[in-house]
Amino acid sequence: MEREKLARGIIDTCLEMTRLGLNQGTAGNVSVRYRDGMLITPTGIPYEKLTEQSIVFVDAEGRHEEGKLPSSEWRFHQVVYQTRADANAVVHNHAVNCTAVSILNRPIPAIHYMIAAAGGNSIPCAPYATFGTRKLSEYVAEAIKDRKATLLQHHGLIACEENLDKALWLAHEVEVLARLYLTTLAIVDPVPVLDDEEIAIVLEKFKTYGLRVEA
Ligand SMILES: C[C@H](O)[C@@H](O)[C@@H](O)C(=O)COP(=O)(O)O
Ligand SMILES: [Zn+2]
Repeated sequence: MEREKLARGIIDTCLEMTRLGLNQGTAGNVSVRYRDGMLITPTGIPYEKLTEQSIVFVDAEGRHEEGKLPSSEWRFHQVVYQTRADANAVVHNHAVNCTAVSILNRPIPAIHYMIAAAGGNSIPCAPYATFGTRKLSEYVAEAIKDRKATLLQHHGLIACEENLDKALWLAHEVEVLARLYLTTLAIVDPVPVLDDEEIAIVLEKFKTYGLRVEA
């Protein structure tokens, strides 16, 4: 797909992320894999102000085009593409329920079979490191290697998928799971979970189930 179309897709994803209540202010960022690097949102610019020309190309060495500043989190977007060959889009946000679970420093366990949408029986929680740092990207690399989503301790969520629509869909799904987890945690801790055998069955069924209808 050509650059302008991908850039439009990034902006639409950002705006939809806000419309869904998954983000606020200039928090969050979105990227797509492009050539040997990625196209990514600029740092610190409100989504409503973005144009296709605002989206920044960052190459495989982390060099960005002149005159534009990429998201402060370009490093963790880069490690997601390096770690997961199946990822072509990455969404990061500070969704309230995901962030609340991340403050508890817990993974989301298998409280609902939809946990398998992220590729396994839990959504991990990557340890805290300052935003934008290499350390944070190292923690993300470890957390994301066998999952399509991870919480970031005291920070938020990252979700990746084969395209932007699916990455946003997954980010929303994880926020629903986080909300379910917090709701049940208020009543009982530990919350009962599905066993690994059941999650393996669901993972198998998801291979052929239309998680979302393609347009
Ligand atoms: C301080 C930043 O908001 C940080 O939380 C970062 O992770 C973020 O979400 C947005 O940063 P950018 O505007 O640099 O993408
Ligand atoms: Zn953030």
